[in-house]
Amino acid sequence: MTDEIVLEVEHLQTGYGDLKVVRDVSLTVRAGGITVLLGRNGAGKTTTLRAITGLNRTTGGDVRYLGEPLGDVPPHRRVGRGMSYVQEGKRVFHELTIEQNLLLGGLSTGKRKRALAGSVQEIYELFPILGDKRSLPAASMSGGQQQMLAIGQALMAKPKLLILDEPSQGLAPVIVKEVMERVHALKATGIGILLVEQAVQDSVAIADDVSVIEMGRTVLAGAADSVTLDDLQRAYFGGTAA
Ligand SMILES: Nc1ncnc2c1ncn2[C@@H]1O[C@H](COP(=O)(O)OP(=O)(O)OP(=O)(O)O)[C@@H](O)[C@H]1O
Repeated sequence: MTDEIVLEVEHLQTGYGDLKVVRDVSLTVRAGGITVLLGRNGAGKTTTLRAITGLNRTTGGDVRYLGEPLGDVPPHRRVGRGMSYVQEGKRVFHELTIEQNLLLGGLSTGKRKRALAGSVQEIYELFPILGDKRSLPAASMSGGQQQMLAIGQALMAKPKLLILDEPSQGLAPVIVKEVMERVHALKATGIGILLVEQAVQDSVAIADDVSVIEMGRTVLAGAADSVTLDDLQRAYFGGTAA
């Protein structure tokens, strides 16, 4: 991890129409670092991600990306500036091969297929199972492998910030660990990762920074190695500010 800040969210407020869901959320993501965003169901994690990616309007506070305030920059421009978002329950194209799925992920870069071949090779180095199965339809892969493919697709756009919403959803515990290990390995590429998770222990184990939100407010934030299980439990069930 470096000191370079990729994303800085300060006192974010957002919601749906008149419904205020996120009232005061702050977090930081550094280059080569993983920030995990935790919180109970309905706490406002996905809504926070939607504001960061421009899908929801920010009604208060600041979102700064690569040092610049994003204001009303529309979602596609954020993608163009290197923000990749793998939404919760992201599905891959089942009938297409693994390689075709990856190539589709690279389309937003505007590069031709031949130029994308190098990027595909890089994904195979990060996720060897995808290389082994490159010619098979995505439907032939397990849930965990499909999740890796969804992440691989997002990486094809060469993002500076990768946002992952619950990649562990619906996966068996042993597969969750594998997906987390792969996400951890991505740090070496130097990108910043913002990870929303329900798998608390597995995600905190790979995180550099942790942020817990409750009812749309940050109730705990700090370096992952300074946050104890007790702190997390208090933040989840006590809701005390830190
Ligand atoms: N499209 C929407 N319109 C209105 N309210 C919404 C919408 N999407 C979510 N909400 C509400 O916003 C609140 C926060 O939802 P959000 O999905 O951000 O929570 P979350 O922390 O990501 O939860 P989960 O872990 O269950 O995904 C919930 O009360 C939810 O009902």
